[in-house]
Amino acid sequence: MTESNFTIGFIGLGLIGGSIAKGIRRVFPNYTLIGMDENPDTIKSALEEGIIDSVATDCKTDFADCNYVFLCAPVQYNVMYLKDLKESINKDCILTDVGSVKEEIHLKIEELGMEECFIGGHPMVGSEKAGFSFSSDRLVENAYYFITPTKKISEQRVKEFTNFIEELGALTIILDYKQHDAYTAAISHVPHIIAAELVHIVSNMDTDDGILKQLAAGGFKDITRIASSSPVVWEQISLSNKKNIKELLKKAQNHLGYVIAALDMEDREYLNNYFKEAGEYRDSVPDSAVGLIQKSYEIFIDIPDEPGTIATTTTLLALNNVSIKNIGIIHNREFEEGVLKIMLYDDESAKKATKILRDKNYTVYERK
Ligand SMILES: NC(=O)c1ccc[n+]([C@@H]2O[C@H](COP(=O)([O-])OP(=O)(O)OC[C@H]3O[C@@H](n4cnc5c(N)ncnc54)[C@H](O)[C@@H]3O)[C@@H](O)[C@H]2O)c1
Ligand SMILES: O=C(O)C(=O)C[C@]1(C(=O)O)C=C[C@H](O)C=C1
Repeated sequence: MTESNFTIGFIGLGLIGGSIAKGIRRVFPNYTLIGMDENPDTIKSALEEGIIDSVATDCKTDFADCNYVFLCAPVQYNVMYLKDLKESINKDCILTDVGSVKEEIHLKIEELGMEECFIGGHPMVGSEKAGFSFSSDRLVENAYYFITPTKKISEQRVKEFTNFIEELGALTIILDYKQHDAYTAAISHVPHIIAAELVHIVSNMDTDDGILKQLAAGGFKDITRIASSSPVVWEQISLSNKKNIKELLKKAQNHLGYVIAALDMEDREYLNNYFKEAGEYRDSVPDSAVGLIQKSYEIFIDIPDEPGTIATTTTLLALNNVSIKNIGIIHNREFEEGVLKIMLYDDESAKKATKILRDKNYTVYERK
């Protein structure tokens, strides 16, 4: 599909909407993109950067010519738009969303009788940063992308849509919407609440001059990055998936009770197993979404323990036009000493980076 008359509408052009729109602009430069966002600065940037072609101000009329419409506002605002969109979208339009919770929107779609045009979507990727300025045309590349079709949409439309999402580089997984919400409560929503709670523990204990903030080291920072995520996005996710979230939080409450009891009884065996079992499961979690089903484009480099090594390595790759997707030092059982992990965008870049670095006498490992 390269026609310029293929039109895609967006409601919400923040981190996720902006990233998908930028991805579409990169892969299908001739498509027409129409954007709506409550933030005028976002619309201004999206127009100036050539990501959208025009602005929608009224969703009752302005998406009438769209082939696809993406709902990318906070989850409960997405639901609020459905009634007006029902009036306006054409019969061939596929309506989709990127929301982190699926049941509430599916129930509204059923209530409004819009099941023949709706395919729920949710890219399992993101960041604690919000807004268009943090969006990237490659955000969904190599990421899992949940697809939750309704029971009434045709298989052919689902196939067409999943193909489209895969053209953006994502790895689609079709899932029932209830199952989706149970899974994401565990792997995403409860972790966000617990990260926020950990920050509250420290912030409530901190001194007026912020001594704990100064002293907080890697462990605290690693586990609480996501506590900086958008409050409105997470307020809405929490309420929208409250049943699943509450169930898991109650289990966590019980487990913490056992930990307190083990401390009271100085039960070393319980505590040792508690950490051992958590560590074993954590070590088996793949580093990136692609780990399980597709080769990942990662290389690992031995780095001398001296200042400036990371900068030298990244400069070397940049000078040779190799773009880096992600970079970080990792320590795990595979690389006990710690290595620099560099994630590239594709296989060709990974091979090129390996050669450049080996030519400069770096030790580069490829994943076994
Ligand atoms: N942040 C993540 O990591 C992540 C990952 C996957 C999916 N999601 C989902 O993506 C959606 C958007 O989240 P985000 O992270 O892009 O947030 P964001 O804050 O970066 O973007 C939201 C955008 O929607 C706009 N907006 C807010 N209310 C609006 C309204 N009523 N009408 C029109 N525009 C409105 C905001 O101005 C902003 O540009 C949410 O549904 C969220 O659950 C987020
Ligand atoms: O990496 C992050 O910062 C994220 O929070 C991304 C994350 C997640 O919890 O994994 C956040 C919300 C989602 O809907 C999907 C992905």
